[in-house]
Order: sequence, then C-alpha cells, then structure tokens
Amino acid sequence: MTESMSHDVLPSPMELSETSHSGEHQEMQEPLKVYLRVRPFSKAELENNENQGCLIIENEETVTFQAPKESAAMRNSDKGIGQPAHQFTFTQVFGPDTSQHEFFEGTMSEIVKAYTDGMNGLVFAYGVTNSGKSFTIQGCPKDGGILPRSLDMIFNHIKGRQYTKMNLKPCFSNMIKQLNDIQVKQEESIKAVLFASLKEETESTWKGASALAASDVPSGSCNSPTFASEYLEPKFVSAELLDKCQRTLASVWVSFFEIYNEYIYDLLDVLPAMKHQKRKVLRICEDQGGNSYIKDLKWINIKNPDEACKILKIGNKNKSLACTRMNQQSSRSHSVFSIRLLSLSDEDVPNIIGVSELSLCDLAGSERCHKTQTFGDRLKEAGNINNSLLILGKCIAALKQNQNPKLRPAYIPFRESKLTRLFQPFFCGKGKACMIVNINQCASTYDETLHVLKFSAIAKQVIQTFQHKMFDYFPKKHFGREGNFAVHFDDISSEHLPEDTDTSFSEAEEEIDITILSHEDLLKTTEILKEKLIAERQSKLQLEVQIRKEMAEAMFQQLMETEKAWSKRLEDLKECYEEKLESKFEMYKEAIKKHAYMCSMQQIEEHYVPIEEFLAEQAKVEDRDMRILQMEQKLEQNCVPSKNPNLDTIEGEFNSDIKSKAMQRALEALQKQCEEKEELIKSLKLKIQKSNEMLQEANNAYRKAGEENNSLKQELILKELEVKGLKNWAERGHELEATVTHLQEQLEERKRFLSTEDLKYRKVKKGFFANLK
Ligand SMILES: Nc1ncnc2c1ncn2[C@@H]1O[C@H](COP(=O)(O)OP(=O)(O)OP(=O)(O)O)[C@@H](O)[C@H]1O
Repeated sequence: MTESMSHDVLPSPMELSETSHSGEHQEMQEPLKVYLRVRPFSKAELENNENQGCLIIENEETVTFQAPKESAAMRNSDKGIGQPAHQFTFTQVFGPDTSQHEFFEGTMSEIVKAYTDGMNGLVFAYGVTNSGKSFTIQGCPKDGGILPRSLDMIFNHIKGRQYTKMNLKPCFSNMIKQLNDIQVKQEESIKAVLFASLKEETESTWKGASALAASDVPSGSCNSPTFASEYLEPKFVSAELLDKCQRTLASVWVSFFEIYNEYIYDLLDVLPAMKHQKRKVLRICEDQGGNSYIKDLKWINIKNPDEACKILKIGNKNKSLACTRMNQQSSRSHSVFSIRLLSLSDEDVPNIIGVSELSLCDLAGSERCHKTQTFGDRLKEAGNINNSLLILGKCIAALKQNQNPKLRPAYIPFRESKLTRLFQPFFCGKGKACMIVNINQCASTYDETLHVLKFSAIAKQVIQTFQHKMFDYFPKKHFGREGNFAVHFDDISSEHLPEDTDTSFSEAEEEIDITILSHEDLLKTTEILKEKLIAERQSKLQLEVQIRKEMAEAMFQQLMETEKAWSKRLEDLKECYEEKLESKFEMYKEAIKKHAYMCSMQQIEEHYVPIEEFLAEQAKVEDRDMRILQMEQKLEQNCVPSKNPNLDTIEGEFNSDIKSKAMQRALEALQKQCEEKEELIKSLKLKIQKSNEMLQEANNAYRKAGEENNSLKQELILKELEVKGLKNWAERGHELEATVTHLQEQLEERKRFLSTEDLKYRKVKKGFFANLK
C-alpha cells in the first residue's frame, strides 16, 4: 500500500482515492462562475459628481454600462468607433446595497460547502483599484468579508471534531507530513512567535467570526487518538472503512503570501528587525506529480477563527500597501490566503482521508498609470500588476479558445507569471475556481471598469472541468510546462530521460524537491546521474577535441586565405604604382616637349618679318651698297691731281661734304640696326633664362617622382616581409593541427582508461553492497 513511501511524508489522498474510490471518479463540467459586485458611492465621490448613471442593473444577471460624456469610450463612439453602451451578463449581480452576509450567502456558501466535502476552491477578486476587492475578501472589523465568513463556516462544520494535535502538517502541494515531538514543539513555538509579533491591540475581530469562534475549540478533542511514535506507519482507509467511519476529525492550517513585483513573500514571516533587511523571497517548486507549490511557505495550524483573524492581521501588517491617488490603502500586490483542511478518520490511530484547499486571492487593482498618478516604485508596481493581470487575461482567453474544437488550440501562457502559475492547477482540474468582479460606478474610472467587465465577459465563457468526489485532491494527470505531463523524479532513468532537456528554465523555478524521495530512490538516482555525468564528460571531451580540430583547420584555412589575399593585394599595388609612375613620366615628357615647342613658336612669332618688307629692305641695302661702291670709285678718280687747283679744292670740299653726310647717314642706320639687334639679343637671352628655369622645375618634379618611386619600393619590401610573417603563422597552424591529433589520441587513451576504471568501480561496489547485506 504505502511501503515505498518515506516514513514522515504520507502519500497524497490522490493515491488514496485511486485505491479506494476508483471507479467513482466523475468528471464534472460547468462554466466558470463570475459574480459582479457593485460598490456604493462614497460621499466624496458623490460630491465630485461621479454619479452619472453609468451603470444600470437590468436584472439579477445583467447590467448595462453606459459611457459618460468625458470618457474615452464616448469620444470614440462619437468618432464612430465602438458603442457608447455595453451589456454584460454574470452568474449573479450584487448591487451596491448588498450586505456582506448576502454576498457571502450568494457566492461562497456553496463553494465552502463543497470545500468541506473535499473539493478544492479558488476565489479571486478582480477589479480596478478602489473598487472594493479587499472589502469583499476581508471586509472590515465590524462586518467581515468572505474570508472570515468562510473560516466561520469551516469551523462551524468541524465543530466538536477538531484534531488538536499539530503532528500532521500539510506540505508540498498535497502531502501530509507526520511530525515528531521536536518538530511539533517547533511548530508551536513558530506560532507563538508569530502571535507575539502582533501587538496586543484591541481585539477587533470580525463580528461573525469571533462570535462563533468562542466555543469552537474542542475540549481537548476528547476522541483524538494519540500516536505511539513519530514514525507510526500511517494507514489509509479503504472505501468500506471510510463508510464505516462514524465521524471524521479535521485539522485546519493556513498560509498567507503575496506576489509583489513578481516576487513571492510569506506574509507570515516575522519581519526582520532591521528595516533595511530584505524579506525572504520564496520560490515556486513542483513536486513529483508536477504540482506547483511554494517552497518554505509557512503553514500555521489554527484552532479557531480568532486565530485565523490574527493571522490575517499579521499578514496585512506585512502586506505591500501604498497610497495611490485613488485609494489611501491600495493593495500593490496579489495576496493569497489559503486554508488547508486535513480530514482524518476518527480511529484509534487516525488515517488521512484527504486534504482540501481553499484559496482566496485579492488581486492588486488593475489601473491606468496616469489616473493613479504613478511614478517611480509605484510605476514599476503598476507595470508588474498590469503585466500579471494581462497574462491572467491571456490564459483565460486561451482557455476559452481551446474549448472550441473548430479553432486551433492556443498556447496557454500559465508559466509567464507567478500568479497564473499558481492558478494553473485550478484551471486544469484541481478544483473549482470562481471570480468576483468588483466595480465602482464612478464616471472617472469608466474606461478602466469597462476593460474589467470585458475581461469578465470572456472569463464567464470558460468551462471548468473538475472531478466531483470527496477529497480527491489532485487528479493524476498534472500539467507541467505548457500543459505537458510533468516528469516524475523517480521516473528518471537513462531510457526515460527526455533527449532534449530544456535547460532554459531557471533552476530556482523548476527545482524538484529531492527531499521527497526515498533513500533507495536517491541511490538509484545518484547512480543514474553518475553514469550520465561520465557520459556527459566523455561527450564534452570529444566535443572539445572536435572543436579544437575544427578551430585549427579553420584558422589554417583563414591564414592561407589571408596570405593569398595579401599577395594579391601586393601584386595589385605594385602594378598600380608602376602604372602611375609611367603615366607621370609620360606626362612630364609631354609637358617638356610642349614647352619647348611653345618657346620656339613664340620666338618665331616675335622675329617674324613679312617677305615683302624683307625684300624691300634687301633692295634698299643692295642699292645703298651700290651707291657706296660708286662713291668709292668716284673718290678714287678724284684723288688724281687736277689742272685747276681752286676748282679742285672746291670740288673736293663739296665731294667730301657730300661723302661725310652720306657716311653719317649710313652710320646712323647701322647704329640703329645694331641697337635693334642688341634688343633682340637681350630678349632672346631672357627667354633662354625662362626656359632654363622651366627646365629646372621639370627636373625637380622628375626628382620627386623618383623619390616617390623609391618609397613605394620600400613599402613593397615591407609588404613582402608581412607575407613572410603570415607564412610563419600558417606553419604554426600546421603545428596546432598536429597537437590536436595528439590530444585526440590522448582522449582515446582516457576513454579506455575510464571504461576500465568504471568496470573496476562497479565490481568494488557490488562487493561493498554484498558485504552490507
Ligand atoms: N460594498 C461596499 N460597501 C461599502 N463600502 C465599500 C464597499 N466596497 C468597498 N467599499 C469601500 O471602498 C473603499 C475601497 O475599497 P477597497 O480598499 O476594498 O478597494 P480595492 O479594490 O481593494 O482597492 P485596491 O485594489 O487599491 O487595494 C474602502 O474604503 C472600502 O471600505
């Protein structure tokens, strides 16, 4: 029956129900119950003209929601987008005049009744901030909400048959731990410390709760059996035995936690003395059945509603509250109060019949940041709140879609927020879920409220499936990630291990609590894990060698390619510079030629005399030469002595005078010509000087080009050196490849060594265990 279980962790009632009630499982389906509660206007709201008749309660199930003038919905409808009025139906509508008692009777009494019969329940209040969620769940000291009223009803139900010992404690998601005396004492002291932390304030317990509580503590639970020892093997009742049970005993344990900024905090943790000390963050774990539970969450055994109220007070003190513009005491976190009811058979030695859980969740208010004037920490909170509510909405929408066989099944993002992760089992058959929609009728929050109502309209269409039977806690098929079956820890074997284990989930999130495994299971698991480790190491080594080899090859290849690329680049550069040099030479040559040609042309132009002028000048010169010759001949003839000296003298004088005049004229002409020639010579000299200068410039340019050429040659030499270096690298690549081959050989040797070592180890171990036996 339970032999394989550890001594102090009792099997879940699930197993009990499978053995004892098999065949009686009856799957039920019903739409998710969604109740609407409308909050009355406060005085301030009425003064602020918030009452603009937005909400009309048509009947017990239907309301019409009309957009006020200044709402975005009205503006949109004026533009032709959307409607100014919407109608919504609910399981039941509770108007502003509904009392706490009426609301409880109309919503919770049925759920609590089912709960005391063994059905799990989840109730969550959804609404904008300041819509009355906390008021609905907790109420006020004088007029308790559904939580204290539920506790009342539970304690009323178990009145006179309460199991007062603390030695059976709920643990994990659906297990019960049998505590020894020391552990019981620890539990008692935890409770005492917790209660001591609550200052002795005026005992303002909730009206209904306290009134009923007074007489609830059974006088020592007269029929409660005493356990012989802490390791008492628990018995599990069969169906027949259960039928024979005259009455059952019950033990109530509660927990209170909050999800704040996506972190889970135990609200029953006594706050650290130092204010700056951080609160302990709790993690969500999964047990063997794949059911989520919060690890290290405190479960406190309570004897009466009074104690429960104290617990609630302590939790509320630790809760993350803040003052937003819309609510002075706004809940900035989702808080969950859970009650676990252990049902025990009233035998000499009590057996566990089952555990049922009722969780009441006060969701943080959905809000628009600008409305609540949020910034800083408040803005971050609002982001997290809105995100988790958005995911809740997505899950509900996906659940609804998946009900339609015609549509493609949608992915349900349960795992995307802590809230939905904890809600998941309730939407997958763990129990009945129920939603309370809280709204106010204020015109200023019309748009947000409309959003809430639309969300609830989708939720109302979700069909829940759950098993209707007593204390059938968790159905066997539990969902792991993405709705897959969860892998049980004791299923782990080399064959069963999923090939593609998803390691992307954080360890903290996906941890399987190994403390729930037996010693043998642990040994088995260790063996399997050892083998896995060796195989993993081998494959890692092989992979490393392979990677090294591939890396070396790739490096060598890269080096070769680089070398090639560099050589090609060098060749190209060489060609390019040579071409450039040649073209520069040609350019200079052309320039010099052109210059010389230009100079000569200029000279020719400057000295150009038209041919007619030249011929006329030549004729003049010839004529002059002729006349000079004639004059010389005459002069010679005149030199012969004459007969009349006077006449001769006169004639001589006359002739010499003429001669001298002619000669002077010729001299003048010659001087003029000389001057002209000198001028010409001067200008020619100047031009020659200029040509020389230009030639000098050309020479300089040529010299520079030569220098450039030299530097290029030097660059070429450097590049060649670089190529040599690259070649050296390539050689090193070869060497690396050789090292890799060597490593591979070493690996082979190690493998052989490991396998022989492993064989030896197994033999030794077998011998060891044989000795033990
Ligand atoms: N049905 C009701 N009758 C009378 N007063 C109510 C009712 N519901 C809510 N209130 C009052 O309205 C105020 C806001 O309610 P409550 O704090 O419960 O809102 P909430 O939705 O929990 O807000 P938050 O999300 O910001 O925590 C409180 O002062 C509460 O007493």
